[in-house]
Amino acid sequence: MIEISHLVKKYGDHYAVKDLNVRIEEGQIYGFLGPNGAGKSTTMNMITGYLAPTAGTVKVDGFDIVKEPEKAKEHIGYLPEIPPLYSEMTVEEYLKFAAELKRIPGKERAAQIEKAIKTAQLEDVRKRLINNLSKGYKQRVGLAQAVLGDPETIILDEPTVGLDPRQMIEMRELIRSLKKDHTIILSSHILSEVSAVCDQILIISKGELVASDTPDGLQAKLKGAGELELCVKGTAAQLKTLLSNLDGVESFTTTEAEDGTVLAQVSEKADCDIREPLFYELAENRMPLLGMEKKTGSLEDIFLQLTDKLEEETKQ
Ligand SMILES: Nc1ncnc2c1ncn2[C@@H]1O[C@H](COP(=O)(O)OP(=O)(O)OP(=O)(O)O)[C@@H](O)[C@H]1O
Repeated sequence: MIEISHLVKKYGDHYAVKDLNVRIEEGQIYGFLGPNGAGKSTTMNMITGYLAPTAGTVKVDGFDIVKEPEKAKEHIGYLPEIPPLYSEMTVEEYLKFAAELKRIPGKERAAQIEKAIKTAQLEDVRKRLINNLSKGYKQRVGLAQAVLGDPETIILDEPTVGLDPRQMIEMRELIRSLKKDHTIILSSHILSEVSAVCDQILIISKGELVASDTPDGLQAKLKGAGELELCVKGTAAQLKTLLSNLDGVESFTTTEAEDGTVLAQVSEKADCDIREPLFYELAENRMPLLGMEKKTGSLEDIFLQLTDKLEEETKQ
């Protein structure tokens, strides 16, 4: 388990990470999602002890990453955005070297290396020079290094960046397969990737956590805040009066058609579902409802909404 409490990283006056509080539970895949510059790499680097926080703490299975770095690091495997591979070594040589650096006891090393090679599916290229491997295989070598020593938590910074679509799919499958033995934290700016692979999504924007939920939960949260498309018999003026007085309406636009109907786009306030009261209100005002369609927000919308909201707030 990883506990991130009031974590802050400042560069001069600029907050790269601002008061981050997250609890990472075992056996799940967590995705840090955010646009470029949101603070994902900075957070990963602080969790893994590569960067000292300005304030706050990270505890890995109870060990403070700053005060007891060696003990804490035993519990995490890290694949940075640019894995530090030695291109003139073969895959096996590199993993031997990484096992020594990780201080895996001599008698366990060979077995651990075999396990890592198997997990990252590197059997076919184990004797090849890293320099001659494709980007996809290089990334897998980085992953093998991260799983060496069987740490409880594996942290992957943008693990599919620069991979072609096929390599991306293979990498995602590999990550999913790690879940049975490890807790995974990965960062990505690709929403579809995070929603396809992760159990929990943490949306980070301008160094702040703006949402934390399951992919379904995030979608459900904003269910009420969708858009309604209406087609009503009556005039735009009548409908405007009615919508203006209805609770839960955030904003609307109306367009009067020549056939005596009026079309409207209605935005609902968050956590509101106005369909029922709207139906009865229209009936009471003798305005027949000819059509009503609810457009729920996609995860893409939610992401944009949350990150844009913060952008606007910081501009004010
Ligand atoms: N060494 C540094 N000195 C000054 N500012 C920095 C430094 N490292 C990062 N930053 C700033 O901190 C913020 C967060 O950067 P970070 O690299 O963590 O974002 P990110 O979400 O990982 O983005 P990306 O996907 O582009 O890597 C950015 O505004 C960045 O410019």
